[in-house]
Amino acid sequence: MKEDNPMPLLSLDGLTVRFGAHTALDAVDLAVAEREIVSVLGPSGSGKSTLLRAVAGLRPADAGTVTLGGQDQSAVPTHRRGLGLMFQDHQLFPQRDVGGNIAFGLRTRGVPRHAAARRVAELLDLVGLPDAAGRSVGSLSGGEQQRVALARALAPSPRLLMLDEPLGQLDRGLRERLVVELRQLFRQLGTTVLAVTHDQGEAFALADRVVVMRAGRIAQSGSPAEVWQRPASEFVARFLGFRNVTEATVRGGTAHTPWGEVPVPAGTPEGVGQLLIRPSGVGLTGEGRGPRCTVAARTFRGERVVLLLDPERGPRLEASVPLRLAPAEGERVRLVFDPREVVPLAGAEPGDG
Ligand SMILES: Nc1ncnc2c1ncn2[C@@H]1O[C@H](COP(=O)(O)OP(=O)(O)OP(=O)(O)O)[C@@H](O)[C@H]1O
Repeated sequence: MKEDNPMPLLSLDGLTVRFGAHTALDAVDLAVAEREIVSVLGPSGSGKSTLLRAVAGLRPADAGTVTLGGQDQSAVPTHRRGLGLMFQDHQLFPQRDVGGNIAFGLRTRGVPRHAAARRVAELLDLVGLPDAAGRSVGSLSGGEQQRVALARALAPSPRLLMLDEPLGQLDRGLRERLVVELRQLFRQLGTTVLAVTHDQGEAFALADRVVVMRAGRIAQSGSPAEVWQRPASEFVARFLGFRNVTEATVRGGTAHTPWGEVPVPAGTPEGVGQLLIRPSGVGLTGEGRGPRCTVAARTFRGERVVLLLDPERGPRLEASVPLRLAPAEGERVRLVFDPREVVPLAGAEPGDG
């Protein structure tokens, strides 16, 4: 899929990287606009890190191009691409203090000592660690180290900031807080960001646009809400953790599924196809004529409860209901499906099977 963007800061055209016979990136097209925050998600081995490395010039492309600010980067070495890199294997220098770490990229670019010191103080303020310049790296907590690494990557005002698992080492509570701060910070600075993360929640919370990769290709690209509400394919739906995916035959506004008849939204293509029933579209009632099922398990998720249901026929279903409406484990209920939460999925993609 080619994306139309009049003035992308970064554009990848047919970018291909091979390791021997294995194609890690397979003709990827992607455009990232100025000030856009893009998160790349995908299963292990789908090519996320290879994508970042190719953009950074740490891995040469076997075919295709990386264009930054309108210029082909094929002959441009990493340190001349104007990138900020925050990669897991680019750890802080333990022998330098915090200020020395942040100033490193500035000093190597010939920024005078006093100007570098001013910039270090500014960045430490920005990442919420004022007065930390003289501290040793070893005395910092994991979260503080991540902030310093971020300050170091931002110090030379890169035109594109690339993050590989930026919050990878941290515990969940801290990640959830930091990701909100990061987004605010990038917005405030107008930074263009390309980030790779394993953590779905993090990717969706951080990004303006989520790119889901599969086997070296882009399986879907869209706003977090679009991708979450309308996964493009069975692969994306399952990758996002949705369970209620099935083959169904649609006729006259109704899908015939292993769970019985399910109403579908207007415009759903007729015939055999894949359907996703989002968990919030599986409603429960005590009466009616809907399919019967038993509550097999329930998990609290704040204001909602996620239920696993064993229907009398068809595979196990997942439902998400408000806490006050959640039946107990073992209770028998009837199902009502909400067509607004039923999503037709695209058919098999290249590489399936
Ligand atoms: N240096 C290398 N030599 C050989 N194969 C490699 C090399 N680097 C990556 N690969 C292969 O290329 C594919 C893509 O790897 P990549 O690291 O980009 O995936 P990823 O999506 O970042 O995975 P993860 O989430 O596990 O980090 C994988 O099959 C991997 O084994």
